[in-house]
Amino acid sequence: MPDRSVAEWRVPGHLTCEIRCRPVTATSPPSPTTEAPAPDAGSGTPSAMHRIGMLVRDARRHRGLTQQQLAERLGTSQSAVARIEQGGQNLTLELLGRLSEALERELFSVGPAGPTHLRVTGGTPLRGSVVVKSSKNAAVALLCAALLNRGRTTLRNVARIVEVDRILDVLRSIGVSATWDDAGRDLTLVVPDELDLAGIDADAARRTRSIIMFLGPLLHRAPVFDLPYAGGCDLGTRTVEPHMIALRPFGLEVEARGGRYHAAVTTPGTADRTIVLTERGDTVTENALLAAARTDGTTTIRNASSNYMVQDLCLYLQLLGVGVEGLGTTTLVVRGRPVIEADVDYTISEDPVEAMSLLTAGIVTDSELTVCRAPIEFLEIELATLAEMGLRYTLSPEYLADNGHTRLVDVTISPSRLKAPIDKVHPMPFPGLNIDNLPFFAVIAAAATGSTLIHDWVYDNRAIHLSDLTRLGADVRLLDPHRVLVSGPTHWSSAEVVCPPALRPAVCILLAMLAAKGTSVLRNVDIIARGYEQLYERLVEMGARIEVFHD
Ligand SMILES: CC(=O)N[C@H]1[C@@H](OP(=O)(O)OP(=O)(O)OC[C@H]2O[C@@H](n3ccc(=O)[nH]c3=O)[C@H](O)[C@@H]2O)O[C@H](CO)[C@@H](O)[C@@H]1O
Ligand SMILES: C=C(OP(=O)(O)O)C(=O)O
Repeated sequence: MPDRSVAEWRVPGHLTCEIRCRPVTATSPPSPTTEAPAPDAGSGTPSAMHRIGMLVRDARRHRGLTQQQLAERLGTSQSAVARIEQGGQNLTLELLGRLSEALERELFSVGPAGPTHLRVTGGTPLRGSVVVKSSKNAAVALLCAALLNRGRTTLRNVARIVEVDRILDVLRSIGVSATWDDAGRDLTLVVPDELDLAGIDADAARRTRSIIMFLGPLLHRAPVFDLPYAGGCDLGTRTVEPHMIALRPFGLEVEARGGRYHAAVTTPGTADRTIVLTERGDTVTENALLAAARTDGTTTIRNASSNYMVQDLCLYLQLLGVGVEGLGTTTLVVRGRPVIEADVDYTISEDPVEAMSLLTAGIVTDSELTVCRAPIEFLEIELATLAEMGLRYTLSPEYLADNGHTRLVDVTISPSRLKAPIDKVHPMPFPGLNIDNLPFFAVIAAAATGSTLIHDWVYDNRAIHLSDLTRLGADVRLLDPHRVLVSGPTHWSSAEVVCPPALRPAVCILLAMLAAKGTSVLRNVDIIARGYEQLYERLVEMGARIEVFHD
C-alpha cells in the first residue's frame, strides 16, 4: 500500500452517486395508518432497491406522513408509494429528487460513498508542534447564548466541527441568521424579532445534547414552546432533571412527552432568587446563567460549575452587559438585563480536551512534541498526574488567549518511561481532572508499567467502550461499568476496529493505533468530526501515517 497522506486521499479521483441513509431516531412518530408491510430486513441482505425502499419508508414515517399523503405530494397513487417502499419500483434520479423534496430531506447526494474509515500505520513517533483549536463545549454554549441578544454576535475562532453545525442547523431552522466570514472561522449571528419555533430542525436537534441549552434563552421568547429530546453520544442515560430544577425558579415547567419537551413559562414571582444546583454540571450551570441573563433582579447560582465553557459563557454575558460575578468559583451572581441589544465580538478559548488528546497522541507514540496554546488552568491536575506517572515535559511562560482571560502555555513532552500511578485516576468537576479527559488516561496507562485503576463514576457507558483497546493488545479489564483496570506496558499490535459510538473513546482507539506497529483500520470514524476539526490532517502534519477512505 503506498504511503498516501490524508490530503491526497481527500481529493477524490471520481464522484460516485450515493444513497445516504439518515438514521431515524427512536423518538420518531409511529406510522399512523394501515400500509403495505416493508421488506423484512431480517430475511437476508436487502437489495439496493429494498434499501432505498426502507430509506423512503423511514423518512416518510419520520415526517409523520401516511403513504397516501406522500403519494399526494408526489402526484402519484398510494399503491405506487407502497411499491417504492417494498423495493418493487425502479427509481429514476428524477423521482428520487421529487421524493427528497416531498420528504423535505436529502435522500441522496453526490460525493464520497458511505461512512469514513481510517487506515493507520503506527509505531513511529510524531514530531514538531500542533496548535490547540477552540472548544466544542464553549462553542455550543455561546451559540445558544447568542439567542439572548437582539444585537449582532460575532463569535471568533469557532471550531469547524459537526456539533457546531448541528446547533447552527437548529438555529437557522428557527430563523437565526448565521454567516461565516470568508476564512470560515468567525461566525456572525443575528436573531430575528420572531423565532419560527414550529420550524425547528428536529433531526439536527435530536443529534445533540446541547439543544437542552435552548431552554434558558427561549423561556424569554415564548410562553409555550416545544423542543425535541436531547441526543448525543452513546454514554448511557444522562439526566435532564437538574435542568428542570434549575429553571423552575424562572417560571419554566417542562413536560417530556412523545419525544419532545413541552415547555410552559410563567412570570417568576420574586425579584431575586437563589438557585442551588443539585449537580455541579456544566450545561445545567450554563442553562441557569442563560435564564438569569435576561431575568430582572439578581440570581445567585450555588454549586455552579466553574469549568472552562462556563467561564467562556460568563465572559460573553459580561460583554452583553449582564452583571456576572464569581467567575471561576462555584457561586455565580447574575444581575439580569431584560433587554439585551449589543453588537459584540467574542473569541472562544482553546479546548483543554483537545489539548489532552494531542498530548496523549505524543505520549503513546514516544514523541518529542509541542502542544501550543494549551489552556493550562484546565489541565493542571492532568499534568500533575502525568508527572507522577513519570512524564517529562516543560511549559513555556504563560500568555493570554484572545478572550483576554484564559491562560495558555505551550507544553513540550519528551519520550518518557511511564509507570502506573499509585492511586486510581478519577474525574471531578473543575478544578478536578476533567471528565472528558479521563478516557485518555486509559491509553496512557496501557503504555505505563503496572496497573492503573480508572474510575469513571460519571458515565454509565463510557468506560465500557475503552475495552476496545484490548483489540490492539492492551490489557484492559472491565471491573464493572464504571471501573477499568489497565495493566501495561502494552506491546501494541495492529487490528481492525469499528469506532465506538462515543467521541472520546473513538479518539482513544485512534491514538492507540498510532502507537501500534503495522497497519490498523478504524471503521466508521464520522463521530470524531463531532468534536475534532481536521484531526487526521493535523496528526499527518506531525508525521502520523493516516489515510482516509470510504467503502
Ligand atoms: C456540551 C458540554 O458542555 N458537554 C459537557 C457537559 O455535558 P453536560 O453538562 O450535559 O453533562 P451531564 O449533565 O450529562 O453530566 C454528565 C454526567 O455527570 C453526572 N453528574 C454531573 C455533575 C455532578 O455534579 N454530578 C453528577 O452526577 C450527570 O448526572 C451525568 O450523568 O459536561 C460533561 C461533564 O463534564 C462533559 O462530559 C460534556 O462534554
Ligand atoms: C460527552 C461529551 O460531550 P457532549 O456533552 O457534547 O456529549 C464530550 O465532549 O466528550
